[in-house]
Amino acid sequence: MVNSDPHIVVAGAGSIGCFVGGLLAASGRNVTLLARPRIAAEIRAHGLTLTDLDGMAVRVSADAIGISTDPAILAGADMVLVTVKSRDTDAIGAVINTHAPRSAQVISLQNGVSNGTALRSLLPARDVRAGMVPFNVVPMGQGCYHRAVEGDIVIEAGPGALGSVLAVPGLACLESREIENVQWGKFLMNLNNALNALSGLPIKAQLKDREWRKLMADQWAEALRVIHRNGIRPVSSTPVSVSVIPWVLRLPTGVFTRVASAMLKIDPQARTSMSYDLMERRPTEIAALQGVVVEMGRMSGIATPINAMVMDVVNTAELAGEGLPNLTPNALRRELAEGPQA
Ligand SMILES: NC(=O)C1=CN([C@@H]2O[C@H](COP(=O)(O)OP(=O)(O)OC[C@H]3O[C@@H](n4cnc5c(N)ncnc54)[C@H](OP(=O)(O)O)[C@@H]3O)[C@@H](O)[C@H]2O)C=CC1
Ligand SMILES: CC(C)(CO)C(=O)C(=O)O
Repeated sequence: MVNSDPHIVVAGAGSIGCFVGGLLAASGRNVTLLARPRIAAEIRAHGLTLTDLDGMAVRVSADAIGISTDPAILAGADMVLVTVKSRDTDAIGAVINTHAPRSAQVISLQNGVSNGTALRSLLPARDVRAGMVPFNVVPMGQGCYHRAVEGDIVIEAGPGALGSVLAVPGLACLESREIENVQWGKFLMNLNNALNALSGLPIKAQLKDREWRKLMADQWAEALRVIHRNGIRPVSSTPVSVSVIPWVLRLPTGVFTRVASAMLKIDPQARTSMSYDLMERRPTEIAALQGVVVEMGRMSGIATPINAMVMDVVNTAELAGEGLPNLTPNALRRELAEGPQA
């Protein structure tokens, strides 16, 4: 049975949670953002402004959306959208388990391939769905969130037509019976989060540099070998198959730019979520991305020197706590040649 007016609680409202929750509220859904005090204060002061690269501009006043810093708000949830970073999945899972009714459906809108499984084991006997958010959201300040990469949300198919609850003007949501392969396709894209953060550049500027693209291609091909060896068949989140992407990335810049613009629209200001983590001196999701490739490679007896090097450099940048390190692709190639993993 579809509840026609479910109370949707966004657990961990940051960039993705405020954008998705805001668009749902703008279309009349009953939404509460469970947020940290700094984000709750910002939205209470400014409301939400949601924009995108196609000129969308949606205003949500502070009284048109619930805002709370108290996890007890989950007691009234019919549906919970999990939008915390992967490092906080266990903690938010425990909070949901304590406060949300057993009947509440839980949907993970996170990157990585294991958050759905982690939530399922923390929340046994509940309807937990994995999801995939293809687009990037830039936090602009004063309650403004800008979607800077195109694409439709995909969630795991199941009873209750949950996709139709989340599909509102400005937000498409599809359901898939092969969500794991969809997530693996996005996972491969997300391996660039680290390179982008290490470069200190917006994604578009980083991808204009053929040396960054070659490094991304090598990293992608290395990861794909490990993923295929484990019998996984990732579904591409672009019109180009995951096996062809390294070839596309290695094209000369002029040709690449023409092919890429037909594949995916990206706003010049978009930066990956890992860039914001380093900028704001927060731990990154590297363990859920390159860390997974390195571990799977180790288990399968396949060397993963590029993913291991990138993980080491990100861990070092995290520890240094000095923001974006502004490295060059050559500096990373030198690390690869000199590092312990060579
Ligand atoms: N940003 C993007 O463009 C994209 C992000 N994603 C994925 O979506 C997920 C969310 O990313 P994003 O929105 O960028 O992350 P953000 O860091 O912007 O938002 C997560 C928010 O949750 C808060 N939080 C953590 N634990 C709790 C808690 N127990 N109670 C209340 N709030 C909590 C965090 O606060 P604090 O920082 O203080 O802990 C933070 O404000 C990640 O898996 C990311 O990889 C996917 C596609 C694009
Ligand atoms: C940029 C994007 C959409 C793809 O890497 C992303 O998922 C992120 O910023 O985490």
